[in-house]
Amino acid sequence: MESIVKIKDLSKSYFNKKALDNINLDIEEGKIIGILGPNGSGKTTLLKIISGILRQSKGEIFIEGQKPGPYTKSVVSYLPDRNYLYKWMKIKDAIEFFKDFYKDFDEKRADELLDFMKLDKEMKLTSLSKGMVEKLNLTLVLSRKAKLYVLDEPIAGVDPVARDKILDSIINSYDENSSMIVTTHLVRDIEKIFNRVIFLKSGKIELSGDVEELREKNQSSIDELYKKVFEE
Ligand SMILES: Nc1ncnc2c1ncn2[C@@H]1O[C@H](COP(=O)(O)OP(=O)(O)OP(=O)(O)O)[C@@H](O)[C@H]1O
Repeated sequence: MESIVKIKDLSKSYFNKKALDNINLDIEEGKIIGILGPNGSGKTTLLKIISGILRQSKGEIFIEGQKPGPYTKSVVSYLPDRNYLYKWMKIKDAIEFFKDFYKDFDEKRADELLDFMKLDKEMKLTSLSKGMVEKLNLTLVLSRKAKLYVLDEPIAGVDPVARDKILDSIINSYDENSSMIVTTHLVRDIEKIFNRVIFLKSGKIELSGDVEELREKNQSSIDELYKKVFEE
């Protein structure tokens, strides 16, 4: 199977702080990968490098065989962990903004997702709750026909019932030729969608593997395994 992401001996330092330490990683087509780790373990830094927003200090990264740049940005759909839309916008303006910006934006898919998320196009962004903002951001990011979706803490602010529905929509809205990388602290809620997980500890890969194999080998859920690995 073809690799969408290839990372070789990659490190990232902020001044004298090492945020990522010699990461090696291959992500194949058609997979959903969970990047799991405590606060400050380097998850967001890794996602930003994959999305072409930050540059590594050492090592190499290839997305579909290319170094991060305009091409890779055009095939990677990134959901940052901070809001990046303008306050004056209504939901329909945010949709237009994305449509203008990304050639691969699928308006029909956006309409379906908005409906599913129970969001009205006339709503002002300033009137949305935190969970509703997350749902909108997810709608925007998943409405692109991207090769790689990169989601940083996608549903932390969404209530548990809606969470399950949104996870289903995430699974349904990506196809076999694309892959998805998701960071989360909500391991128990989200582990069902992962094919593979990577545990990051102080910028290093502590453990990585196929979810089914890890569950079988350790006779535990990924959530239980996570707690074991990160117990002080
Ligand atoms: N702009 C920055 N300048 C300096 N240090 C930074 C910067 N961004 C992150 N760091 C440091 O790099 C390390 C990794 O941070 P990162 O945000 O990647 O972690 P994370 O796993 O995403 O954390 P969280 O789960 O809390 O979001 C942390 O020690 C953090 O303090």
